Amino acid sequence: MRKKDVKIGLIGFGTVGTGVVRLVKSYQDDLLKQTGTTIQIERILVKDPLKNRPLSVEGKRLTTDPTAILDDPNIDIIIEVMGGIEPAKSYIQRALEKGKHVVTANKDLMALHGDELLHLAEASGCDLYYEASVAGGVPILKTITDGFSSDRITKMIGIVNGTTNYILTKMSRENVPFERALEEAQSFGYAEQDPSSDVDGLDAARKMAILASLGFHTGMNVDDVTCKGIRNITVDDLAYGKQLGYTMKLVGIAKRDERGIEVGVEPTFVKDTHPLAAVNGVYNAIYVYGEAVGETMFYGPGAGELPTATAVLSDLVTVVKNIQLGITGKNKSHTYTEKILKEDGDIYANFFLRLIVQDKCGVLAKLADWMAKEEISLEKVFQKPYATDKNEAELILVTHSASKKSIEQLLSKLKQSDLIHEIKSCFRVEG
Ligand SMILES: NC(=O)C1=CN([C@@H]2O[C@H](COP(=O)(O)OP(=O)(O)OC[C@H]3O[C@@H](n4cnc5c(N)ncnc54)[C@H](OP(=O)(O)O)[C@@H]3O)[C@@H](O)[C@H]2O)C=CC1
Ligand SMILES: N[C@@H](CC=O)C(=O)O
Repeated sequence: MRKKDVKIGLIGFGTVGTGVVRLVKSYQDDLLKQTGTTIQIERILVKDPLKNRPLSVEGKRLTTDPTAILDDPNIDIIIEVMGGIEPAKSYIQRALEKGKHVVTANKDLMALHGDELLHLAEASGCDLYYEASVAGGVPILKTITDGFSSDRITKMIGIVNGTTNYILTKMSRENVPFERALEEAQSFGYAEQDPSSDVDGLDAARKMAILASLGFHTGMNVDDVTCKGIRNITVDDLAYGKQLGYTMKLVGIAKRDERGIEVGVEPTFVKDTHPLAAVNGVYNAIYVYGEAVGETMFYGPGAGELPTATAVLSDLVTVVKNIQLGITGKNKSHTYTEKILKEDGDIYANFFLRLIVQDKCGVLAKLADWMAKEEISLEKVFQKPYATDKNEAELILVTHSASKKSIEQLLSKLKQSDLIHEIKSCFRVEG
């Protein structure tokens, strides 16, 4: 039977929760026309009911008691925008067990326990949607599950963390120091409660695990994703990149071929001609390569109140439509690809190396010899004087495609040599 009024329990009233309340209020008419029901936010769970909030709601709607939402039989759908693993996981489990549908923006939880929760949702005949968990306002999950259902995705390269993209853009365009750029990202509500998960790449790794699971139809865990953050990037690295026609991005790369699957997040030099190089500030983009369609790219704000709330609301509309049609509990993804993770010897890329070396005859020849032994060939090299009093030079090298394993073996040889005084940086180059 079609419902005339759908009641929501909102868990969390911070950046995203505030956006959800604003949009439900201002789009009530559109929501009614699309779904045939009014949508009411019945109760809102918060930690501190006395906190000053940018948006006021009637006092009685706020609660600190989760059972006031989870055990209320009038509430049809839970929107979880609180974040973290616990108690969010227990709340979602309880909601599903009670027959409530769930929409969440929680990538930490979905990357770690998504499979278990999706099974529970299916068993309970409930919907569980999580579009906002990847790339904020970019509707990428629906795109890869529905839009690409007739194709075979072999590669996804994503700028999926707004905070780090904001920081890198500020550092490279305006020379703003790292710490100040991070503070700005926090003030806009882009960063996680603990921003080290943004800066150290974990947030992007969680999103890439979700994307790879859906895009490759396999069960990827966050532990399957290699992960490096942007903490050690210097303004000098960015400047050398610029000189070579590269832009630094924190990029998630998911690829599959006949040897298996690789998924990793790391600071990467993207060639300026690649469409991802033009994605700046809090914007995210996911480049998706489908065997049949070829290259595609999806772009938009990756964080922030209203962009993220649009993704939550679009899931909400889907759930309400499913309720009206009596087809809830059927959105579990299909996993039929065997998860074979590639070894480092099977992962190929071009690499950028910045070395401080002894400035004397034969160093370059020795380096070329070590590289040849690892089957690494050079695409570009240039040298600059470094500390002339110590007779040092700075060498910038870009390799042709080489395996990650051979680069790691080369780096360990360089570390042992007296000719190489310091390995300043080593980045993947994409594009
Ligand atoms: N911010 C963004 O741009 C994006 C965020 N997300 C995800 O959305 C979720 C929410 O993020 P965001 O809105 O930024 O987070 P905030 O920190 O701004 O808000 C969290 C909200 O949850 C409430 N809360 C936290 N812990 C508890 C608890 N134990 N019991 C009851 N209430 C609690 C807080 O209450 P109180 O207000 O009283 O402190 C607050 O209202 C996270 O999973 C995040 O990763 C996804 C995409 C983008
Ligand atoms: N902290 C995240 C928020 C959205 O997922 C980001 O910066 O992208």
